[in-house]
Amino acid sequence: MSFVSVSNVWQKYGNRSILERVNVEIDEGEFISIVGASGCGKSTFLRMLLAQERPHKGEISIDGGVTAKEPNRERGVVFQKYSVFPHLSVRENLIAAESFDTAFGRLSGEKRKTAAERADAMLERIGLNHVADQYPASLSGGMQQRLAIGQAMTAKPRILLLDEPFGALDPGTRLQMHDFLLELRDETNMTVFMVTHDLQEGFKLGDRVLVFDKPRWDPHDPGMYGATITYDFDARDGGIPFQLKEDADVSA
Ligand SMILES: Nc1ncnc2c1ncn2[C@@H]1O[C@H](COP(=O)(O)OP(=O)(O)OP(=O)(O)O)[C@@H](O)[C@H]1O
Repeated sequence: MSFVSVSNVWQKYGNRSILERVNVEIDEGEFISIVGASGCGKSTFLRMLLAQERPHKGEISIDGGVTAKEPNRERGVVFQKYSVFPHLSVRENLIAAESFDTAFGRLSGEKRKTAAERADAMLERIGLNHVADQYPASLSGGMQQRLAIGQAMTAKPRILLLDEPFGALDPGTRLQMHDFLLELRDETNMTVFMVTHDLQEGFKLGDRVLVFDKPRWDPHDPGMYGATITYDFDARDGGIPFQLKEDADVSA
């Protein structure tokens, strides 16, 4: 049985259809890249996976369970907007990510010490150890984004949801974060859903690339029909989509 099962999911806001007939089965540990035109419902799909909102129709089941009614710590997310706590230092932001599931959100004694050590190891990996005691407002946009990624990864969710996580990063840092994400995923067997506008990135990191698009379009009423998954590419073979592999076979 698949780990994440999305069956005939529809979503609409008011009378505007956003998504329709979305069906997909995902195995545990798969890395799913999601691409599609702006506004076609990719973030909406992530929010439904996170159980931040319920589908208008259809079911999303995770590990055989029924659709969750609210977010739980099995899932994590890097929001498009920075999701760090402004009143906590960089190090405290990472420690906080470990304490989400404790009563009152606090860690004490030995647990806090271990969490602080892990936070320092994470700071090293995301290249923010030199600003550990600063507050997020004093960091550049890219640094804040790295902190948000580190925070989501610290929580080590079974499912990691990333919404354009590397958008604000310079090319060098982006490549570093790619390596880091792949290492972390190998260590934890996390299932990852990542929305990106960069196709190359989608194919490089993903095992599969899902394309969201509207198969039906009413020019008089753009909100009439929703988007669905129109392509499901296997990206494991060096990131070559099926069509190109077929072309190569024909010309060989
Ligand atoms: N809570 C909401 N209420 C009403 N409309 C919404 C709501 N959330 C999203 N929308 C609309 O639904 C559509 C899909 O939004 P969504 O953010 O999922 O698209 P997206 O594919 O992630 O876009 P982008 O690539 O630009 O981030 C948009 O037209 C958006 O304005």
